[in-house]
Order: sequence, then structure tokens, then C-alpha cells
Amino acid sequence: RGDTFSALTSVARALAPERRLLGLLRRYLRGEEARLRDLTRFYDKVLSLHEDSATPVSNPLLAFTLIKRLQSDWKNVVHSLEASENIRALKDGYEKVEQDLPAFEDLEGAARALMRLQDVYMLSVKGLARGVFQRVTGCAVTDLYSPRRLFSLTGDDCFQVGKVAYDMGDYYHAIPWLEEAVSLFRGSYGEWKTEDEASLEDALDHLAFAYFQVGNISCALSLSREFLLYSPDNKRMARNVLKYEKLLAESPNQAAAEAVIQRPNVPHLQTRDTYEELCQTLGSQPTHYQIPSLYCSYETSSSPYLLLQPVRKEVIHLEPYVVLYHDFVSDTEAQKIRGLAEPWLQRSVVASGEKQLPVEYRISKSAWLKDTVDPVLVTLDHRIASLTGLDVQPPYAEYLQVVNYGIGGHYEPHFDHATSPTSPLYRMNSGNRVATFMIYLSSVEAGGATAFIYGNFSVPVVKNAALFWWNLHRSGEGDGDTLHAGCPVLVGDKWVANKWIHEYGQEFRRPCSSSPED
Ligand SMILES: O=C(O)CCC(=O)C(=O)O
Ligand SMILES: [Fe+2]
Repeated sequence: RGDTFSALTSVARALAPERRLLGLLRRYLRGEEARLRDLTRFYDKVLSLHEDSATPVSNPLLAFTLIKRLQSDWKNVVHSLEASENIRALKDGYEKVEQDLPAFEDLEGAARALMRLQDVYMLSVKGLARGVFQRVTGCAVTDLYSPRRLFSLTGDDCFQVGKVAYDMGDYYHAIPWLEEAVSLFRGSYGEWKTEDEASLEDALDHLAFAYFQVGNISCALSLSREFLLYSPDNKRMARNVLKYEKLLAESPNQAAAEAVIQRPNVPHLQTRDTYEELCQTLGSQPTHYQIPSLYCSYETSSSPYLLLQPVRKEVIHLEPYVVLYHDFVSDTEAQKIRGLAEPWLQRSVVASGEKQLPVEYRISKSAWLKDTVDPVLVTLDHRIASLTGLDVQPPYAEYLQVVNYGIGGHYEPHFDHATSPTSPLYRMNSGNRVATFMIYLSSVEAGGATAFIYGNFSVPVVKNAALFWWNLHRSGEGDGDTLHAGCPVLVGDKWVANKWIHEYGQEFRRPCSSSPED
């Protein structure tokens, strides 16, 4: 529980309990409909007796039934247990499903994901609430993705996102989401929805306080006044209005102060702008293909295997050296590997000192697959070895790490190699991670590119292709230029597999050098 949002397969699995709940609600509705039909029948019957005859009691049969109704029928109607039996069945059914439902941390994780997508892709909250994925820069509006069917959010949906930010003191995100909630609630005022947690008053209350927190007293005041229109007896709000009026009277220019709210701190601040720009290109490099040293070829070199089945190789970048091997796996192989990993997926962790921890900057689940699990993994190892010329037998390479990203799943700029001597990566006793071989096991609809920050390029998710790069210089020194990231997935189910190859075992395959530049 609490780990549904961090992989899309887990999110998909949450469809099952909802289908069970739908079944329960359908049964409940059928039961209640039948009950109300029967009550209506009784009502109509008695009503017609009152309307029909002039002296309904002159007939002894009618007189008898009047007495009987008042003595017995009405009591049975009013004290009927059917309604409570129906609701009991619904509640019992819900309790059985409850343990399979996402936890509050999932709601938080999913809400943070929407905010992340909003930030990295510069999406407008208004657009998101209407179901469109539009980047807004100044007056220019670009569609980053056009869904086949528009799906819009309700006031309560937007309130919940805003509330997650609000509770973290993150007013930068809370304000636009609560603004949207207020505007949607205003538009549907008076239409009560059973499923809603919040109302217009709640949204106004939170938004007013958020504006107060960032120093926008005049907005706080007008929202608080609007609140009092709906709940005039609220003492706390009345006190707030007085406080805001006093503050504004003391320093009237507060009214005009439109303070610029800073986006809350995120790691890698210095590289964040480049990272986000690279993500926004969604992997397209307009100028990149004009450089002659970057080329495509058929790799037939080192191994007889490749002569029989050449692999299309695309040199993407030289320093750091990054190549993309197209159609490295088949659709069947990709599907097979995803299926092997699925039951073992666990929240991804990162090395932090000597420990491994889940972090906000890596949102995915992953599983390690040993070669012995399935012959397809052995085939894959042979193929990697023949393409790279490196030894990928344990302990010279790690098991295959299969990764499934979650809602807005990402991996912010990082190095694959260890940057501290205490890193858990050294536990294999085969040195540092000299190279990364990463296979795209799925496509995505939008987002999820692999961005190389200092290389200033990003690679789109190309299904079945594999990306290769060296993490270390020939001297064994980490190559700082390999700082890279998995951009947040905007729309889609992204899967990758990592094969990390270590230094030892490669001495004659990639001879070392003392020049730090190599
Ligand atoms: O998913 C990606 O595009 C990059 C993943 C990555 O860098 C990693 O798993 O270490
Ligand atoms: Fe990486």
C-alpha cells in the first residue's frame, strides 16, 4: 500500500478494485431502485384511495383497510430494514476491497506528479483541468499532446491537488490549482456531488490563506469576503477579514504588490533549466543531424553474429560518446522481459551514502533479472557483448535492471557510476560502472526522453532501441559529461532495462589510459 503511483503497471492494477466497487454500487442501485419502485407503488395506491371516492369509508372493505394501514402497513413501510440492508451490503463489500485501495501517499504522489509535469513541460493548469496538454510561454500556446478524448477535472479534483501542495507549504503550486478549484466550484455552485470532499467554501478558505501567506493581502481579502457571502456566521473568517482590512489600511501599496512566488527548491538547481529545456524538446534535436561526425551505419564489426544480423547504429554524440542501436530487441523480446520483471517490481532506490533510499527525484519501480530466470536474458547478454565487445558475465556486469516509470515518472539528472568510494556499487568488487547499456522496452505517447545535460541533447524513447555510453574515462575517472536524466513521462507507460557494465573484466577490451581526456 502507498506504492501505486510509482509504476504504471501498479496504477493499471488499481482498475481491478474499482471494477469490484462498480459491481457493488450497481447491486446497491438495483436494490434501491426496486425498493423505491415498491414505495412508489404503495404511495400511489393510498393516494388514489384518497382521491377516488367521495366517502371512502362507507365501504366496509375500504374502512377495514384504512384501519389496517394505519395500524400495520405504515409501520412496516416506515420501519423497513431494506434501505439499511442495502447500504450494509455496500459498506461490507467496500471494507473487503479497502485493503487493495491506494493509500493517501498515492494521492500525494499522483498530485506531485501533475505538478512536476506542469513545471517541466510548462503546462498551464487551466489547460490540464480542461484535459489538454498545452505549453504556454508568453502568448504562444503549443499542444504537447492531443488526447483522443478530452478528460477534464472537477473542482474537487483540482482542490485535492492544490491541497497537497498547500499542506506542504508549497503555495507556488497550491495557488493555481486552488484558483482552478474555486473557478470550477463557482461554476457549479449548488450542485451537490456525493463524491466530493470539498466545497466552494473550502477552496476559498484555502486559497485566501495561500494568498495571505505569499503577501497578496488584497486577494486574500476579496476571497475571504466571498467566503462570508456563503457562510456569514464563520467567526474565524470574519476575524481574518478584519485583519486583512487592517493590514491593507496600514500599508495600502500591499494592494498592488503582486509578489513573484519562487518555485520551491528542487535538487540540481544549476542544471535544472537545461534539463527542462531538453525534456521539452521531447527528444527532437533540430540542428544536431547536420554534424558530419554523427552518422548512421550498420554495425557488423567484431562478431560473426553481427555479420548475420547487422544492427543499425546511430552515433548520437561524441563527447560523451553516446550511440543508439535501433531494433536491438524485438517486440516479443521486449514484452517477454517486461512480463518477467512485472511480479518483482519494487520502488526504485538510489545510493545515498552507504544506503539505498527511495527519493522524489526517481519515481519508478524496478526489478533485477538474473540470467538464469529465462533464456531470453542469456541471448540478450550475448548480443550486448558482441555489440560492445565487453564482458557482461557476472561479476563484470550487473543483472538486468528492468524499470517501469509511474505517473509523471522520472529520474532527475544523475550519474550511473559511483561518485563516492563508499558507494554500494562497489560491493560487487568489480570496480565502478564503466558503461551503461539501456534498452527502451516500450514507446510512450509523450515525454520520457533521456536527456544528457552537459551534452545538451536528449534522446526520445525509441521502442526496442538501446542506448550505449561510457560513464568513465579510460583513466577510470568518472566522466562528468555523462550527467543524464529520464524526463518525466507525460503520457504513456515507459519501460527501460539497464545493463551496467563494470571496469574489471574489460582490461583488454577497453584498455585504460592515463590521459584524463580519453
Ligand atoms: O529512463 C531513462 O531514460 C534514463 C534512465 C536512467 O538513467 C537510469 O535508470 O539510470
Ligand atoms: Fe542513469
